[in-house]
Amino acid sequence: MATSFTPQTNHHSSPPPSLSSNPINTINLDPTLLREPVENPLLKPFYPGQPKSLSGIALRAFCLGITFAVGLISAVAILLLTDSPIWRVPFFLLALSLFHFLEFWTTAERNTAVASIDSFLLTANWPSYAIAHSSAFLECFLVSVFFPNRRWAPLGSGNVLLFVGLALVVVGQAVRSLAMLHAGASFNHHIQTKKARSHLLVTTGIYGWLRHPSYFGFFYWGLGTQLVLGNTFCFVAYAAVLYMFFRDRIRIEEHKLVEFFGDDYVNYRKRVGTLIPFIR
Ligand SMILES: C[S@@+](CC[C@H](N)C(=O)[O-])C[C@H]1O[C@@H](n2cnc3c(N)ncnc32)[C@H](O)[C@@H]1O
Repeated sequence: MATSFTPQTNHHSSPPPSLSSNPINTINLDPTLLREPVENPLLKPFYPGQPKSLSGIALRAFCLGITFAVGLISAVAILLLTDSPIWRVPFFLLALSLFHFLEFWTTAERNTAVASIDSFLLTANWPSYAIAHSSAFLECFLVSVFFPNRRWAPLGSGNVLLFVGLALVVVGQAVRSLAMLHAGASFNHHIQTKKARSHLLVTTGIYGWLRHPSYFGFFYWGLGTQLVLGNTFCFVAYAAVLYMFFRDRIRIEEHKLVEFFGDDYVNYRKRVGTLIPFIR
């Protein structure tokens, strides 16, 4: 519960009238914040160099914001001023920076206790994740520069594929972020092997439509980015790698969920599908 805190000096037991009479000097503070940092579970992790380092979090958010802006301005400028397909490269930059920012933001918003530098997911599955995205940038860049008119577009479907890709990126991102917001404290970037007291089975909202909405979102977001980039090789590689990754992860995750929630999860699994191909 918030309490009223008025600043005091060492020499006065009560603040000078000029200070206390000014409402600006009355700060609402949570009483737990007045305890010693070592005793305070909220403050304890916030030391420099720790995963919860606030400066580290601020720095990453700042860099992602700059990257997003550079991506957006460059993509729009190239689209307006040239007819080069290379606008797709900064588009990927903006989609990626938005994705990583939202990973942290949704965690901080609904699962604050576990929000840390790792919540940006910038170094998860290192180095395969970085290799996948670097390959996507490279394929798009090389094709745009050397074969600008040679994208794979069966039956002249180039623009259709582009718009399908854009729709997948938007829907995939929205479904993933909504899933994280809806699951709240039950959502964790790492598969939980022990059930926390705060871990409740979520079967409503977007979880009533999809059994693994955040995986559904990432799967289609990933494929969508490759359609927008016009990448043939990376589209196939992303589809194969993402499918195998989520198939294995879901198998392990559901084994644990059955252990945690028993028949409730078994019945939920029977009722709700994943809508990821070949994963029932
Ligand atoms: C990265 S989250 C992914 C959640 C879910 N698979 C999804 O795609 O939205 C992984 C954690 O979510 C938990 N989880 C998965 N499905 C859940 C559900 N329906 N209710 C509660 N927790 C769930 C798992 O125990 C795991 O620790």
